[in-house]
Amino acid sequence: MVELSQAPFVRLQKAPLTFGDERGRIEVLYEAGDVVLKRSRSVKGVFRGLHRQTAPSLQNKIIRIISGRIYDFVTDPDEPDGVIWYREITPETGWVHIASNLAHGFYALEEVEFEYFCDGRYDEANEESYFVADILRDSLSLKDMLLSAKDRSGTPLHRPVRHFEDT
Ligand SMILES: Cc1cn([C@H]2C[C@H](O)[C@@H](COP(=O)(O)OP(=O)(O)O[C@H]3O[C@@H](C)C(=O)[C@@H](O)[C@H]3O)O2)c(=O)[nH]c1=O
Repeated sequence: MVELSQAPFVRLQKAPLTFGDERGRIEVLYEAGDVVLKRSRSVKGVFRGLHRQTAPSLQNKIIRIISGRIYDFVTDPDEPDGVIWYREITPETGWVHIASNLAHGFYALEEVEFEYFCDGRYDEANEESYFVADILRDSLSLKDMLLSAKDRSGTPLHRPVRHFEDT
């Protein structure tokens, strides 16, 4: 029998770190230096965001939906005449890149499993949170928005909401 000094395959089904609240849960599946793979589950109506990390903890995100549907939102808070862009993302959309200068968030149109790879470690001390829920509720007729206490007390950001047409 061959002696193994380490397992040749390690399944990441059991997350080493899990955070749960009334919105659902977050699992940190893998973390090594500045590279993090996470998955979150949200019940229908949850809104997470808008979040952005600032220097020295900039964070590019590569996101996808495993199951369910979301409206995804981004905006550059530094643009004086900026807009909040949104688009629907489903499992068929595939992976989507969110640049580090953008504040990002999503609304769960139904129960969703959201997976994201972060190029840049989590740093709560350098995280900005922007409150846009009222604008989104009015612009897109969203109902039953469930936010964390942190997101409810984010910096209010007032700007137009525009649909992004994929080409
Ligand atoms: C995201 C994250 C959270 N946490 C902890 C902090 C807190 O106790 C708990 C919940 O954190 P949050 O409320 O910030 O989780 P959440 O609202 O899901 O935050 C996420 O929102 C979406 C829109 C993004 O773009 C992500 O980058 C991330 O900011 O999990 C970590 O330890 N590491 C992490 O990477």
